Amino acid sequence: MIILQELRKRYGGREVLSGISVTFQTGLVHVITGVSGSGKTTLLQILAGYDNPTSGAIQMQKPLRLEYAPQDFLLFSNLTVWQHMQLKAAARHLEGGWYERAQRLLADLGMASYARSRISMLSGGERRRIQLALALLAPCDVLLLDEPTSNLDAMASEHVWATLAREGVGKTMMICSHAPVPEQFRLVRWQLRGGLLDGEK
Ligand SMILES: Nc1ncnc2c1ncn2[C@@H]1O[C@H](COP(=O)(O)OP(=O)(O)OP(=O)(O)O)[C@@H](O)[C@H]1O
Repeated sequence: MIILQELRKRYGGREVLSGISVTFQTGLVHVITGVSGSGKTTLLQILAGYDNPTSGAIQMQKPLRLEYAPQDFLLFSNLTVWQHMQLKAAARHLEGGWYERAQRLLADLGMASYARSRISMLSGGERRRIQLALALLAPCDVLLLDEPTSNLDAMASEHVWATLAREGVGKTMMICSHAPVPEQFRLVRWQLRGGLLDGEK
């Protein structure tokens, strides 16, 4: 369970999050929608620990391992896909055997033949899938995914949802997405509006 208490975020004079108090139940897929600029990315970044709220608190019942796939690409253009996997494995202290998992993730996401490609050679949709493979490489409890299927065609999107359906078992997911999220997940829908987060009525 992740509990937000009166979470606020201001940028200069502008309040983007206006005192959000909600509970995200574990093991469910929380889909967060809202118009462009409503604060979806801001909320995910605060949950991921990439940014601080202006005030308010985030409570977790126990320490949770979070992985974040941001909307903007946090990738090194001169490194290859496989070098990114190696960096991630080192950062998360993954034991031997992670490379089979990395290979499988790349294959599942339709990216097996790109392991030796430099990031600079990849399209936006290909980078999106690498970002996702990196988020999925290490074990985690919570997946924070910002627009996981943006820049993707229908087939690549299907690869992503199928991979998330398999890899996400037992995990809590928070997904910001302008594209529909398939009904196969146990979905909870939220809408960010006027700085507040409403559950779907
Ligand atoms: N670092 C920042 N400094 C100042 N303003 C910011 C900063 N980051 C975001 N904002 C502003 O906060 C608001 C919310 O941005 P955010 O990226 O969270 O929206 P979003 O709902 O994810 O939008 P989109 O659907 O377009 O990705 C926007 O008006 C944006 O300009």
